Amino acid sequence: MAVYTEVTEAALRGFLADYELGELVALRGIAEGVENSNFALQTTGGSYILTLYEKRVDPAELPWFLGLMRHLAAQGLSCPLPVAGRDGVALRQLAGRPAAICTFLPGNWPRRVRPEHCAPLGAALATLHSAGEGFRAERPNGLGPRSWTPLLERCRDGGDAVQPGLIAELDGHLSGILADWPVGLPRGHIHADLFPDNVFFLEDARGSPRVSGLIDFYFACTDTLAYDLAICLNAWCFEQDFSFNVTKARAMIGAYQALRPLSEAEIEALPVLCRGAALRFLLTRLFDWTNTPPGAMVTRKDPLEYLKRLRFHAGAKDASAYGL
Ligand SMILES: Nc1ncnc2c1ncn2[C@@H]1O[C@H](COP(=O)(O)OP(=O)(O)OP(=O)(O)O)[C@@H](O)[C@H]1O
Ligand SMILES: N[C@@H](CCO)C(=O)O
Repeated sequence: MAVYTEVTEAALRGFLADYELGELVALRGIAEGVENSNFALQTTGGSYILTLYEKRVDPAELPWFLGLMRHLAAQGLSCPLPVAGRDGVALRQLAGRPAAICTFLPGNWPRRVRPEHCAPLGAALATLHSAGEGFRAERPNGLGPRSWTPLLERCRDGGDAVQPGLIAELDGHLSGILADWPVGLPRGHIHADLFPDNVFFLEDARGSPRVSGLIDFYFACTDTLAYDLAICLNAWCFEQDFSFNVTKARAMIGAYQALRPLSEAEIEALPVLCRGAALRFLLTRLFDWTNTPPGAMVTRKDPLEYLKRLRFHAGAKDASAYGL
């Protein structure tokens, strides 16, 4: 569940008085999502998403996230556009939390990824990467390679209870990944969490899915562009039995490359970028798994799903494993 903070009707009406959005019609808590409290907000002016930022987001970083979303939307990317109050300010306070209203995006995220989703996703990722150009401020990736050693340390005590031998195996993967990690690849603003639940689709007249919007930019940062593709290969191209679907990968990478061709160095680095991406999600999930007190309102996700992915990538000799 992801409504951590309740909002009273009186507080909401007072909050909305600072906007030009008309009168409150309805507010509904959204159960999906892990990080923040999200509400579907309806006013006489239209439909919006109200987000209250919870403790896992650093309030000092919110202006960067909202600024990036504003920039991307201005470049024509379909992503939530922060709505400013009458005073021109989008980041405000509600129920003791930083809060913002964003535009509502139509569409649904795919509960079951089909190969037909992967080309539009690859194109949307390349579009996002080029739309980010020109947004000057940078945000370092707090969950990049430098964070993985301390994160693994914090999982050391509880990790083997999740699976015997897990920590020793991760020690081995981590040192190999850090030794092979590429430097000097093209950089830019990346989404860094573009999982299926952050991508909305609508079907066109022929029943083919097309991307209608990208959401949840709260892990976005400035990092290696091809690392974002590696995250998507992890999140979109494995089947439920954790076999890798090279047809999905080919469709995704092909559509990405049609808009932003990868360099030789990026292609060569793809296996280690995929290993790093799998390790990043494994570690944050393992941290949540081993450090979440019972009853805490954090939806834990299975870290071992990412161990299976990591093992696949560790066995990839080169980018041909991804259909290149
Ligand atoms: N702009 C939007 N338009 C339509 N629906 C949205 C929008 N933003 C969020 N939602 C809805 O809210 C849900 C949760 O949003 P989101 O993924 O941003 O939550 P979160 O808790 O911040 O992130 P996380 O996925 O990291 O847990 C989405 O699945 C979607 O249903
Ligand atoms: N996409 C992340 C959750 C944070 O958004 C995961 O699946 O571990």
